[in-house]
Amino acid sequence: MSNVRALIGPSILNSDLSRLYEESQKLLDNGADYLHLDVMDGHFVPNLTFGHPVVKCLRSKIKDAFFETHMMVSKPEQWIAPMADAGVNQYTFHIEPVNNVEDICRKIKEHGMKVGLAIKPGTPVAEVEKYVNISDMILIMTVEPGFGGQKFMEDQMIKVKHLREHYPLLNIEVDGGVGPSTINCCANAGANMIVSGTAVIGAQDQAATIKLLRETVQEAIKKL
Ligand SMILES: O=C(CO)[C@H](O)[C@H](O)COP(=O)(O)O
Ligand SMILES: [Fe+2]
Repeated sequence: MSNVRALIGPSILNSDLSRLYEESQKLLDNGADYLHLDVMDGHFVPNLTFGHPVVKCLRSKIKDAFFETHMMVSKPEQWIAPMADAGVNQYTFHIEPVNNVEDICRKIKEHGMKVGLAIKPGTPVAEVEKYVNISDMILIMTVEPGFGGQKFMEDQMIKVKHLREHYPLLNIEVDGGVGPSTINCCANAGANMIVSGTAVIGAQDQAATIKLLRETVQEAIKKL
């Protein structure tokens, strides 16, 4: 795993979204490696957040940070061009509603973005494993997508372990209920990209929490 890096990407989902720029900048100042932006369409998941116009406004104020959009949408192909135009670096979409995953991956790359592939807790890892070679990252959801602040699903670690065993250099992300009390589990299973929403946003000391998450993953990477 020599080339796999521990990266912490806070989710701003449960922050004060009327202060999206300030909250995002604060996370970056406190050591976030990237921002995980949760996009929901009210169809793939029973919730709504924001879309490319908001991401574009955020990008106009934050020039340098790496933006990942977590696309919890039924038609991921529809938002590739607008998200690229908004300045997104990585377009992570769920494979469940999609007929032709390869096609969407190709379009995302043509638009200059990295590709992330996400699966819900009920989706077998084999469903996404077949696309490992055409993606930049696999996201194993550790809650049902749709809402922040849910309980971490430890049973999803078997998928992370499987991927890490077979793909030592793969970027593996976990998302949902991840924080200081669950990071050991994720790190030991082999996750190296950590999304954390409520635990970071609500922390007394954001910088210390982000540091703890990163150091825990770094330690696990050394052992693996
Ligand atoms: O994709 C998501 C929900 O669908 C969020 O990224 C995730 O829930 C992060 O928030 P928290 O750490 O509070 O669970
Ligand atoms: Fe997310």
